Amino acid sequence: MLHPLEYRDPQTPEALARCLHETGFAVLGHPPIAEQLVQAVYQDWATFFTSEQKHNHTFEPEQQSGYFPFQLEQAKGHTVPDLKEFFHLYPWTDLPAGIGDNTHQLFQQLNQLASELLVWVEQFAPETVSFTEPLGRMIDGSQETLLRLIHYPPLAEAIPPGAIRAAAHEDINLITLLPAATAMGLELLDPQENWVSVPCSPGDIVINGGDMLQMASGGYYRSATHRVINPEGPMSATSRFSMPLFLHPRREVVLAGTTTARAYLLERLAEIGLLADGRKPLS
Ligand SMILES: O=C(O)CCC(=O)C(=O)O
Ligand SMILES: [Fe+2]
Repeated sequence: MLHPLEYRDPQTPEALARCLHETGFAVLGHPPIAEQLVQAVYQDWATFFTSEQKHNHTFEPEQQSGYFPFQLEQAKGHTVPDLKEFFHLYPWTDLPAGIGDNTHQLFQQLNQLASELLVWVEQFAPETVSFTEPLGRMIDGSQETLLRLIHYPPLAEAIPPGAIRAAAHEDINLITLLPAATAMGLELLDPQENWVSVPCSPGDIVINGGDMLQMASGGYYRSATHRVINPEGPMSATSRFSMPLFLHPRREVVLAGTTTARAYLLERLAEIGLLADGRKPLS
C-alpha cells in the first residue's frame, strides 16, 4: 500500500489521487528535491536545537512563529505533551543565525512540488467533486504555509505515562509534504483502523492529506490520522528529526460553502484551546 510512487511515472498522478482518497497517505520516490539539500537543512537545524540560542527564538502565541520548547511538565487535563521540540517557519519568519539559505530553498522547492501535486489531485478527482478555485492555486502566495522543523530528543529514562513522540492527530491544512525523517516511527491509521508503519528511505517524500482538503473535496480525500511512536532498544538513545511542510491556502480562499481558510483555521484553533493560552501548536 505504501510502496513509493515514482515521481516521473506517468501513472503516478492518478495513483497519488487514489492513495489520498483511499488512505490519505502516499510516498513519492525520486521527487525533484535533492537529497543533499534535505540533509543540509537537517544539519543546520540539528545545530540550532543543540545550541542555547534557540531560547532566544521562543514563539509568540499570537504569531505561532518561532521555537516551541520541549515540554517537560505534566500537562493539564488529559493531554500529555508530545516528546518533541520544534520551530515554526513561515515565509515571513526571520531565520535564526546559522540557518542558511538552504532552508529557504527547500521551502520554495517543496511549495512548488505541492502545487503540482494539487493539480494532480484535482485532475483525478471524480467529476462530482468540485473545488471553489483550482486547487493548485489555493496555496499561491500563501503566508500561512509553514515548515515545522522537529527534533525528537533521545528518550529520557523516565517519561510521563502515555507520552509519545507525536500523539495521534490529523493535520489541519490542505496537504503535508514530509521529506524522509532521519529515523522510523511515523505510523498511519489505515481505513481498517490498523497502525501501519510509514517507510522513510532517504530522498523520498511522504504526502498526506489534511482536514482542509477533506473539507474542500466534500470528504472525497481523507485526512489520515497519524502519529510518531517511541523507539525501542538502542534507537531510544538517538534523536529523530523531521520537517513537514504544511500547505495552507491563502486566508481568503473559500474551502466549501462560505467557509474561508482563515475562518476554518480560527475555528479549529479555538477548539483545541490554542487561542486561549497559546500553548498548543498548529496541526
Ligand atoms: O515527525 C513526523 O514524521 C510527523 C510529524 C507530524 O505528523 C506533525 O508534526 O504533524
Ligand atoms: Fe502530522
